[in-house]
Amino acid sequence: MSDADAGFDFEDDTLATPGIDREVAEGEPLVRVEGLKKYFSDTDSLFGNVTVDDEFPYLRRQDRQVKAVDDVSFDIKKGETLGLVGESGCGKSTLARTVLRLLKPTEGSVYFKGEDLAKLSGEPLRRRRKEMQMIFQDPQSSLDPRMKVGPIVEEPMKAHGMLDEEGREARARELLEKVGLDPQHYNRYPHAFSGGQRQRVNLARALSVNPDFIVCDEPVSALDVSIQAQVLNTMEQLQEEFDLTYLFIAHDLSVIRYISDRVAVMYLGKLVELADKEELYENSQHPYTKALLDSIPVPDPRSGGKRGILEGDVPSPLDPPSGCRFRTRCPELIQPAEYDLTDVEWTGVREFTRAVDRRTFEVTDSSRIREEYFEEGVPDGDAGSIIKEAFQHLSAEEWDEAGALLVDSFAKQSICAREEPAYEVETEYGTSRHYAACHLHQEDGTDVSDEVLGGTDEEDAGLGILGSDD
Ligand SMILES: Nc1ncnc2c1ncn2[C@@H]1O[C@H](COP(=O)(O)OP(=O)(O)OP(=O)(O)O)[C@@H](O)[C@H]1O
Repeated sequence: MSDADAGFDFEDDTLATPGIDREVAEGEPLVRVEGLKKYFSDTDSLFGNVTVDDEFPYLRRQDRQVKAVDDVSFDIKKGETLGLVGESGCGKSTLARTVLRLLKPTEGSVYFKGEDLAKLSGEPLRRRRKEMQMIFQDPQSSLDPRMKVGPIVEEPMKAHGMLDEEGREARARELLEKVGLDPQHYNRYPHAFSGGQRQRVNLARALSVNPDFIVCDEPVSALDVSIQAQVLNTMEQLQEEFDLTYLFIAHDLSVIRYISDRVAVMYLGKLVELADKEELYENSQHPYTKALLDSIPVPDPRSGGKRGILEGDVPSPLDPPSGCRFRTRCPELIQPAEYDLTDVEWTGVREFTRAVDRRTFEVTDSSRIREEYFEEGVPDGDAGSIIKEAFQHLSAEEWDEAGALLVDSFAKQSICAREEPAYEVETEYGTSRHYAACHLHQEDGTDVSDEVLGGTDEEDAGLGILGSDD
């Protein structure tokens, strides 16, 4: 397999040399993201970082950080569309904005044509921005209602000193036509256009400065389904014609499937899976991806809409779970090595632990609870003793004690809580490497944590571990 096919080949350092602006051939990485972190300080909310203490001065400020993007590495090959999918709040927009250097990374690097954007500022950054454009979800609010669409399309050209007035107008008219609008509508205001047409105006504006790379942040989410496909088709045609590379963000897996070549799945600030589109949809390996795919609404109305629902809430990015971040909701949490439970027993223990931790039942009849979670009886040995102790706490209404005992004895002892997973697994479809951050692959996968993840101490975090000179 060639490096270009590899997808997330961080060993190849041809792009890791800062300051080298070389032509990137089709299929080579145009954008490379290494160990990228974006933390927000929690001071944005009024009481977000204030905690109550029982000693004077009673209120204490804590410097807490929202880990919106936390050690993410991947690359985007020239000419491809990388889809980025995940639930609301998982960090997709923050990742996109940090990649474009609209936000300053807390740590890590973003190489664009070999240049580390994290190190740029001022005029060099402004010049680079011309080559990287962004399209947002809401076509309504991203267009100034007081400006006609022609000048809207011309704005970025003007800002970057491209062409003269006449040239800009000619280019704007040409681009309006390219994106499927009538060039005669150059003098119309945004309100005269439908949602889909407004998104086309946004496309024309982004294209005006002749970019190589466009980040599309939920560009069709606000549009009717019937219009979505038309806009997506236009985007594909434009990609071909203008030799564009897309990072395409969506929470809708059907849209991602339609447009992407490869797909990255994000959960709570981390990438959990990355593979060729077909490989990801036909051979997904991360329980989170599987749950997302299972939750795609099924067209058959008799099926009741959704097939599978992700259980539990997404934990706070202020204090994400250790190890695998999905472990608190994962239906395949791995049994700690010190127990020897059957699959049925372990499922009962896992579900009982979560039910107690989330208080999803009332303790009215303890024998019914036993039956529900331990159909075949409470397990023997240490695990059984712990469960019986938890039952005693519950009958005394000591929920916190029961929850802490179960979580500490079972959930936190799992490899899923103790080590961050990063594996490469075998690919069945396509040629790209298949990354799956799940310890279920500790035996059949190759551990790539040195390649993909930063170290555990500050010194090692980010680039250092990837063997770059920086
Ligand atoms: N400026 C900010 N200050 C503090 N926290 C922020 C800021 N911007 C985003 N966050 C937090 O970072 C996390 C990731 O947010 P982000 O908007 O990137 O997610 P998303 O996946 O794009 O969600 P959505 O699909 O709803 O837009 C969220 O917990 C969000 O509250």
